[in-house]
Amino acid sequence: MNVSATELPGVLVIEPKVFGDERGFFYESFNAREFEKASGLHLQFVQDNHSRSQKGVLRGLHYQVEHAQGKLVRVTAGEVLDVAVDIRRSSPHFGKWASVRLSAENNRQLWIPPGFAHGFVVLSDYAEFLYKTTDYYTPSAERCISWDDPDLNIDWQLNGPPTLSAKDQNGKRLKDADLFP
Ligand SMILES: Cc1cn([C@H]2C[C@H](O)[C@@H](COP(=O)(O)OP(=O)(O)O[C@H]3O[C@@H](C)C(=O)[C@@H](O)[C@H]3O)O2)c(=O)[nH]c1=O
Repeated sequence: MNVSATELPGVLVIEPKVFGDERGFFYESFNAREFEKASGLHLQFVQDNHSRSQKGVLRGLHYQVEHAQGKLVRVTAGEVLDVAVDIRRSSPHFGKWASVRLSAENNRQLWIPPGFAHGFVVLSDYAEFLYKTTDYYTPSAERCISWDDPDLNIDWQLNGPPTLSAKDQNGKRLKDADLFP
């Protein structure tokens, strides 16, 4: 497993060791001991999620004001552009974002710590998106920042308008958002 930094401190790219042979491949998609050794993080995940989306679907930017979730995300079919935004008011990187392409081909994972908003857009015909979270889904604490907030100015690498849920069409700008206590 290889762990590398992104331009956003705390957000990490994880590349598992993939064993390919004539049958296909095998890799450990998560190993707590190896993850801790490589990242220095001792994490306890409580939920595994899986979503499937068509090309051009954008989900985000999501976070929870209570029970903030750290997320270890990956793609097992297709390709997405995954985006993390630092929304901790006290952070020197407040409002800064990092993006990484995750695909079934590159097997990359992204670690997004609690305190960040998260979203992704599907670049392939469809994508299967899997992630582990460090806290439980808490609908009352769920918030959404607008994917196209001009203060963030995220380059989603899109050619046309994305497909959004009703919730994601009503995201707030970061400057108006309800952030962590
Ligand atoms: C996220 C989530 C949703 N749900 C339900 C609620 C709803 O009826 C349905 C779809 O929910 P959503 O529209 O919120 O799903 P989605 O837009 O995929 O939400 C996810 O987006 C990405 C970017 C994240 O970072 C995740 O943390 C999560 O917020 O699934 C759960 O039961 N548990 C969960 O953990």
